[in-house]
This record gives sequence, structure tokens and C-alpha cells, in this order.
Amino acid sequence: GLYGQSDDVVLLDTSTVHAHLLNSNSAWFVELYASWCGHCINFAPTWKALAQDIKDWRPAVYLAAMDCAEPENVQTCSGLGVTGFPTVQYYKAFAQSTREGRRILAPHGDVQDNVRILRHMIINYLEKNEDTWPSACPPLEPASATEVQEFFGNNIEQYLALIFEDNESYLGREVTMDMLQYENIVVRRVLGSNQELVRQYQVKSLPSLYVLSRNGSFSNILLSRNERSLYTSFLQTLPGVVQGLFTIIGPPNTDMNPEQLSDMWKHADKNKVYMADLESGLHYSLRVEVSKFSTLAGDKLTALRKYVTVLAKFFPARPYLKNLLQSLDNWLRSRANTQISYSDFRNMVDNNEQVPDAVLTSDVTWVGCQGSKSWLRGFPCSVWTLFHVLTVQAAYNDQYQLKETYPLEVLDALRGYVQHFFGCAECAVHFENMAKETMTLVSSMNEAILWLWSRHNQVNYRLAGAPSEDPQFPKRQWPSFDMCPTCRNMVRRRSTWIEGSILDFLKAHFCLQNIATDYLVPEVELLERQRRARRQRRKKRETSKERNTKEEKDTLENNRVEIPTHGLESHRPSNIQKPSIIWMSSRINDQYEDIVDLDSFVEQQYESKTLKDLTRRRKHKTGRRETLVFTMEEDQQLDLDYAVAQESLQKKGMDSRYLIGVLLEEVGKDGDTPARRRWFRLLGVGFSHLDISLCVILYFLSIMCLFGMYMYFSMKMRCRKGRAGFPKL
Ligand SMILES: Cc1cc2nc3c(=O)[nH]c(=O)nc-3n(C[C@H](O)[C@H](O)[C@H](O)COP(=O)(O)OP(=O)(O)OC[C@H]3O[C@@H](n4cnc5c(N)ncnc54)[C@H](O)[C@@H]3O)c2cc1C
Repeated sequence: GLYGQSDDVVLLDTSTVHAHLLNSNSAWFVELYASWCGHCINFAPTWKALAQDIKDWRPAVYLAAMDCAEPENVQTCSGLGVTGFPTVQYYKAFAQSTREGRRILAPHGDVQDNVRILRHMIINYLEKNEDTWPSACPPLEPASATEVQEFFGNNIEQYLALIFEDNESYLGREVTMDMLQYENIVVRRVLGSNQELVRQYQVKSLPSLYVLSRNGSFSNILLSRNERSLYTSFLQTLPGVVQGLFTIIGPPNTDMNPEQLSDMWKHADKNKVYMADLESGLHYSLRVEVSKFSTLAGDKLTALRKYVTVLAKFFPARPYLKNLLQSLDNWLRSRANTQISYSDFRNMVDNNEQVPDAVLTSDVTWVGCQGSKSWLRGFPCSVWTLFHVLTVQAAYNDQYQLKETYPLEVLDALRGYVQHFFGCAECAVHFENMAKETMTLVSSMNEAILWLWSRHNQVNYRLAGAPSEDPQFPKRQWPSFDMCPTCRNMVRRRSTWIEGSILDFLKAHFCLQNIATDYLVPEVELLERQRRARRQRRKKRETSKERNTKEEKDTLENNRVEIPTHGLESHRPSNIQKPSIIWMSSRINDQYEDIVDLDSFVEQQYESKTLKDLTRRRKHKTGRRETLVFTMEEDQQLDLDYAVAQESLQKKGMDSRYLIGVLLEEVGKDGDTPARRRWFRLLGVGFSHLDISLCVILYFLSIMCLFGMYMYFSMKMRCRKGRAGFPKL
């Protein structure tokens, strides 16, 4: 990623992001980035400088970052609503859901300005959420005269620092935040409009700093400049002021050392194109970039369809990949004008439909696109390379009239892909601006190749020297002289491109014969891996199905566990049965989803008639969550028994977090619960007295009915026989 141990930025990933951002007593500002994205690389110095600048604001405010380019973080980032990079989000303290994240527009100035703007934004956001104030955050509102006068009576601190300032000034609030980890001192801002305090301390100019001591003395502190850093360092060095002990969440060490990098370095020839780069980029674009959207419809779907069509037509893929692209293209065409879900699309990419001999690697191996740092080059480099390969292949197809195409087909598709799916949001805007300007003027396949080459060089020119530039692969006008000596012409000591030579060079460089297959996993092996993964998935599904069925069976038959009743006897009549636990559902899946409301749950339970009904209803409501229900009698206090139930569970070593309610249940005189008092059991099903009585009555009624029918028909038969015996007149 772009951040390391020395950066004061908390590094988040899928396993930690919810635990940190939700229900935290700190406010969180998170940058969601893709390590390959040039604008994220440019923004990283701002985020690092800000983290360093406000590191003393922890634990009230944390700065964090998550690399959404990491495959295991992709789904989490899309769950956080990230569609472009970098995205900065604010989570107020005690946020309950990721939906509460607020997007912040990242500033674009120089690092110093950005840091100042973001610092002010943080203060504004904190002040907006007064209802969820971070626990460690000091008050930021201006102090009143009464508060100041009563301060030493109500507090134990040695000093009260007052910063007199204008309403618009952030100095007082920033110094207050800077001092939050320091003990024995409180900092408050006072507005210049507070006449009473201004008069009392004879304030002559704004801003100014006054330090009041517990012994009643006060002094106006005159510093060389009215700067936050001078105020802060003066206050931190006052006698008796010490830094308190706070537990600060720190970043783990994820930096790769140079030996690790050199071990992994792959030899690459700059005169070649590598299929490993192209396939890795394809995997990333279809499985990661597109996955940011859970549903695909309208312009997005059209863009995706065009992109896949162009890939299926022109990508010089290995045979099994060709099959996969073909089937994906057919599938998308058959769904024109509808809406598709990403999971259905992904099913096709993963070939879960089992098209014979079709596979796309899920390995990421950068060879020609490898960078000297893990976050440099990689994916965007592969995107450019893929684009060039496609324009050249389309031209070959056209030249030999292999496939019907039109000059803008490839460029249109690439433009749509960049506009709708390319994660680097600002790159997409720049590319779209270039496309709008001149792309429509392209009128032949060769022009399409040259258009893309010259726009790529424009981007190279703009990015030369930018932080996203890999120092080992400086951005120069391409191809370099040594790669193509005939491509340039020197006119009055200025070199100009020779278009014919350039075109020949590009067609030779991006042709099939120049694509090296080094570092590729053989397709047969990829196919075998795919089969293995499919078998494992099927096995997993079957096991979980079996487990669920078994658990459901156990639940119905064996759902009561006796637990001790310490402390209950004193509150209960002696004839009442001990409380019991009903163990209802199966797996604990996500600790952060659905918190069941106890009151509504108890109401539901109270209304239900039979235990079986209850079991069915709770299973339905709680989904795959493991749930405990503590049964009790109608005359017991709910809150009392809830606590008792929790305590009893804890004593039994059970996890009482999942105790979600107390079940009000009718209890018989003998103390048995209805489930136990079944009078008669058959095939594991219990029948009560009432059930049996109803059965007997029904049985009796049906016998009576049959008897009645028998009497009626026998009478009728007798009548007929009698009539037949009369003599004819
Ligand atoms: C559409 C698009 C827009 C982008 N916009 C931005 C942006 O606005 N800001 C930003 O910071 N980053 C942007 N990027 C990323 C940036 O252009 C680079 O891809 C990234 O910095 C990696 O650079 P690189 O050194 O690997 O070479 P890249 O520029 O990615 O080039 C990849 C390879 O293509 C070859 N190549 C280089 N130039 C040419 C050329 N003119 N014609 C043909 N082949 C060439 C070289 O072999 C090179 O190694 C964009 C990427 C894409 C795909």
C-alpha cells in the first residue's frame, strides 16, 4: 500500500475496518484508495502530512487508510460505497452503520494548504456531531465568563489557557485539540465578542493567549508569532504539564524490505509486451473494477458489453481465455436492455456455468508492468498496454478483413470502460476530456492506433516528475530513440515524430508475435484449478446444508438446556420451574448485522401460542445468527430475568452476547414447561391432553357420520326392493 509504519495512519483491511469505524468512541477519517491510482499516489503526501500534523488529536480523531486494490478488500470497499479513488470518508464517533460514512471532497492544492483545509474540515465535522462527541475530545465551543470564573472550583487542573480570538479563527480549537493528550491543563477559546472576559483580562489584540493558574495569577503570553505550533509548544512546556497515557491504535508493519522486493523481481524486456500483464489486467478489470457496482444497467451495462465485445473480437488470447471471452460476450448480448447483477456477471467470469475449456486466471503477475515499489505501475500500465494491443489487433483484422469492424469501435469501447469503471476517478475525467476533443475525428484503424499513442504520450508528458512516476521507469515520450531510431526526425535541433515509422513500430510492437508468454501459468493448470475450486465450493455447500439440517433437527428435539437458578429462588414461588434456554438457530455469521430489539422480541414471544411456533418464527427472524432465548414465567420481572439469564450463561461458559430475549412462557403447577408436559409422544412429536381429546371427538364424530350414511343407504335399498315386488296392474 501507499502507507507504512512511520505514517501515523491506521491501516485498515476487510478484517478490521468495521471494528474500527463502527461504534468507536473516536471519530474516523478514512482514505479509501487504490495503490496503483496516480491521484491516490499524489494525494498520499497530503494524508501523511495531515496524519503527522494531527497525531496528538488521537484518540479523539484517527486518520486511516485502506487499499481497495487488494483483492480481499474489494468487496468491503464497494460496501462502503466507493466507486472511484481516492475517496475520503468521515465516520462520526459511535457510528452504527457504514451508511453513516460521509464523503469528503479531497482538496487539490499543495500539501500545506491541503493539510490546513482538511484540519479545519475535521473540526467542522466534529462540531456538527455534538450528539456523538468522541470520548477523548475536549469541548471546542467558546467558554463563557461563568465557566471561566468557576473553573478552578470545578476542576483539579493546574492551568486554564484562554485563547481570545475571532469567531472565524480556528487557532483556539486547533490548540485545544493539540493539547488533548496533556494533563494538568485545559485550553478553551474565548470570543473577542465576550466583553466581560475581554475587559476582565484587558485583552488588547486578537488572537492572544492568557494562562490562568490555580493560585489566582494570570499572564498574557506574548509569542513571536501567533501560530498554532508556538502556542502548543509553549503550553506543553509549562511546569507540571505532562503527556497522559493513551492507548493509540498504530499501524502494523506492512512495508516490504528491499531484499523481499529483489527476490520477487522478474526479468522483463522493454521491447516486448507480456501476456502476463494483459491477463492480470483483464482479471483485475473484470473481477475488481466492475465489482464496485452490485447491479449493472443502462450506460454502464452498454459500456461493459462493448468492452467485452471488443475483447472477444480482438484480444489475442490463449485458447481457453478466448472461449471464456466469447461465452461472456454472448451472455451479455443476450441480456441487452436489461439489468444484470454483478454476481451473475461474476459467475460467468468464473465460468460457473461450466462452459467447456474456458478460464480466466485470477493471478496477478506484473512483468513488463512491475514497479520498483508495490504500488507503482501495475494495473494502469496493463490498461494502457491492453488498449494499444486492441487497437493494433483491430487494425490487423481490418487489414485482412477477418472481422467486421469500424474505426471507432475499439476506442469507443475503451472510452466507455474508462468512463464507467476505471477506478482512478480523475484519470477518467482527463481521458474523457481528451476523447471529447478529438476522438471523433478518427476515421481509420491506423488513425485509431496513432490517436491512442499520441494521447498516451500527452499523459506521459503531464505526469513526468509526479509522485506516481516510478523513478526506475521515468515518463518519457515513447518510444525512446533506442527502441525506434527511425521514428524521430531532427529538424533544427528539435525532434519530430515520423508518423509512418511510428505506425509501423506500434504495429510491430503490439502484434501477436511480440507478446511474450513468460511467467504465465499454463491454461490446463488454470482449468484444473477452476475445477478444484468448483468441487470445493460444491462440497462446502453440501456440508453447510447437512449441518443446517442436522442443527434444525437438534433444535426441535433437544432445544432445552437446564441451567442453575442462583438467586432466583428468593424471587419465585416454589412451584415454578427453573428457567431454561432455548437454543435456536445455527451459525454466527456477522457480528455487526441486525441487532435484535429486546422489547419487540419479548412482545412477539408473549403473543405466540406454542413453542413450535416460536421456534419457527425466531429462526426466520434471526437468519443465520445464533440465538438464545431465556424462558421465564409470566409473573417475573423481565429485566431481572434477562440479567439473571445472562449471568447464568456466563457461569456456564456460554457466550451471553447472543442472549437476545426472555421468553414469557406459561408454566404448569408442577413446574413443568408446556414442552415437557406433553402427555403422549409419537415419532418424536408430543401430544397434549387437548390434542388427544380432539382426536377422540373427531374419531367419534366420523364413526357417527359413517353409521348415519350406512342407515340412510340401507333404508333406500329396502324401499326399492319393496317397490319391485308389487304386481303390475
Ligand atoms: C486511461 C488512463 C488515464 C490515466 N490518467 C492518469 C492521470 O490523469 N493521472 C495519473 O496520475 N495517472 C494516470 N494514469 C496512469 C498513468 O498513465 C500510468 O499508467 C501509470 O502512472 C503507470 O505508468 P507506467 O510507468 O507504468 O507507464 P504507462 O504510462 O502506464 O505505460 C505502460 C507501458 O506502455 C508503453 N507506452 C508508454 N507510452 C506509450 C505510448 N505513448 N504509446 C504506446 N505505448 C506506450 C510503455 O511500454 C509503458 O511501459 C492513467 C492511466 C490510464 C490507463
